[in-house]
Amino acid sequence: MLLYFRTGVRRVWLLPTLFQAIKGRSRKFYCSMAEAAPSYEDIQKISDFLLTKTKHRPKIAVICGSGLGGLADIVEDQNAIDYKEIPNFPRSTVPGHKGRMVFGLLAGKTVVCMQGRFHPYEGYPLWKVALPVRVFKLMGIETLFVTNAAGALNSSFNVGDIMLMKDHISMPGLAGDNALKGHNEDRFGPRFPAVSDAYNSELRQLARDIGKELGFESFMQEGVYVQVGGPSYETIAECKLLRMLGGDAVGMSTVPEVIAARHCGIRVFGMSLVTNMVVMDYDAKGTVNHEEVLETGKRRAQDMQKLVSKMIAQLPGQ
Ligand SMILES: O=P(O)(O)O[C@H]1O[C@H](CO)[C@@H](O)[C@H]1O
Ligand code: HPA
Repeated sequence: MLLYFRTGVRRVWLLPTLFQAIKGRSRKFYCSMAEAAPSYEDIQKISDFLLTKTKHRPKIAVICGSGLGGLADIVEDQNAIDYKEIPNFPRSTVPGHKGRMVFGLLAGKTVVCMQGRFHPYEGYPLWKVALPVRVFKLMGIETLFVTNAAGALNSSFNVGDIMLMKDHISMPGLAGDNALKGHNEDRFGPRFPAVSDAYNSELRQLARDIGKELGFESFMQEGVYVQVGGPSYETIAECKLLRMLGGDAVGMSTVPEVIAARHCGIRVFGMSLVTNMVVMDYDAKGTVNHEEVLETGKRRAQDMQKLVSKMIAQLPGQ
């Protein structure tokens, strides 16, 4: 078998050379396959397309978390557009995320609801996970409600609690992945946006007041959401670490949307539904699963809908 060949006095080993050539080609192939983020004009086209499909002109958007899409079903006078009908838009692949954009009226205000969001673990880069928020911006959205299902890290929380998000810790962000990574489009916002005030304090106060009015105080919490990559749930050691870092609830979404929204000046209200307690104990019997997450979503759906509807009805400035 020929293991090498000669160029002048030099021996060139065949296998390593072949290996380097394949590696170089596959890198080139990968780079040409890596999809570029869409331009401002491309995003404008998606926004214009959606506005041709509805008479509604919302200033409020809602992103529904796992099992929380029921809110979109109570939107009145609705126009629903499947994600697969929207050119250059991602698809929902996760159970509990229908994959529709629903325009209409909620509590008398014009809204658009995403009945299904995108997650990094579905294989989407973070700019794509956050793309709908930029589409919203170009549609005229000023306020974004984000909801999610999350596991409680804080042992004083209970399954079924609603946690108002006051801050977040992004594990992908700390590791260098961020929805704003790459070329900065100045027409959306600055290269280095601040996110220390990401979760609007006025809206959180409104949620607390309405929660009180509705008699929700016993299951309303406030805390820090930790974003992890998923799709595997966390190990016991990871949960202990996230709790030590200051997290109250953990999930696999929301932060890219929030960062993109704050970058382009949309105010944000965030809310987690505690669908499970994370496993913190090596003697614990059960493990978490997505069916349990969806089931808890269903049980608390009506209360979440009441809270969001009342907030929208009383939204300052809209
Ligand atoms: O964050 P949402 O979309 O509510 O979904 C949560 O539920 C799924 C896990 O059960 C994960 O996708 C997690 O992020
Ligand atoms: N971990 C991560 N994401 C989740 C969880 C969890 O325990 N529950 C719902 N989404």
